[in-house]
Amino acid sequence: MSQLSEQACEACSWDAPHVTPEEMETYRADIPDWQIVERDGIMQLERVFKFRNFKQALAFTNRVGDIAEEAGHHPALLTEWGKVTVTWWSHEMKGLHKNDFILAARTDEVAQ
Ligand SMILES: C[C@H](O)[C@H](O)[C@H]1CNC2=NC(N)=NC(=O)C2=N1
Repeated sequence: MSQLSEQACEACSWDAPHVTPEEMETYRADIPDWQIVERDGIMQLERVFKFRNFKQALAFTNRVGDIAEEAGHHPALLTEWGKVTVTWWSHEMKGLHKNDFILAARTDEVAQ
């Protein structure tokens, strides 16, 4: 199995399968710096990235935007001076899909 970030995203829909707890644990090994949070009953992946200033935070934000557009799957992004909070979940199915773990891994790759 290729590295998580290299795997293809599926077109997700409202009835796509949520990740199972076992899958979640497997995928989490590839993205150890991400937290799993629950908001309004919706499981989400979240990580705060730190930067030296706002300009670098904004540049990273745009890089994440590019990978989201490429995948057709989009995060919530909070861009502040010196930090960006990235939150991935699958909106239509109101939960976590494998896509979210793939894109979290890709997010780590564009953080460098
Ligand atoms: C029409 C468009 O493709 C859909 O609304 C996509 C856009 N990006 C998306 N991103 C995320 N995270 N979840 C979705 O359900 C989703 N749906």
